[in-house]
Amino acid sequence: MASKTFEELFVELQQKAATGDPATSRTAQLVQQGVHAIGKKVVEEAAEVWMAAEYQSEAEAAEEISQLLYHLQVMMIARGLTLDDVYKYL
Ligand SMILES: N=c1c2ncn([C@@H]3O[C@H](COP(=O)(O)OP(=O)(O)OP(=O)(O)O)[C@@H](O)[C@H]3O)c2ncn1[C@@H]1O[C@H](COP(=O)(O)O)[C@@H](O)[C@H]1O
Repeated sequence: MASKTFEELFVELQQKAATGDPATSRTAQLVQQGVHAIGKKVVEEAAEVWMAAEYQSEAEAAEEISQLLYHLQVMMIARGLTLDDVYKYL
């Protein structure tokens, strides 16, 4: 059972980005570092998704996918985008 939904995570990350301490919140730290640093993480996690999907277990692939989704949400927040800004293209 999921511990949180995609939408619930986004709300949590918006709050972390706005009021979180970069010393204790990964999200606040990444947002402080900016789009360039977040972009590198997105690319890194995307590659890990690819490798896990090809060569690792379902559980490992799922974990890598969750990390990519997390970093995509952080990128959206760093750019001031909302879920609706993205959903309108789905
Ligand atoms: N879902 C995630 C999540 N997924 C991935 N990550 C981060 O992404 C990292 C995984 O990437 P890597 O394997 O590359 O790890 P790493 O090598 O240590 O990363 P680098 O320091 O080298 O960039 C993890 O160590 C976390 O730092 C996440 N960090 C936070 N969350 C969730 O986001 C919420 C807010 O977290 P904080 O902002 O940390 O409070 C909480 O609900 C967390 O569970």
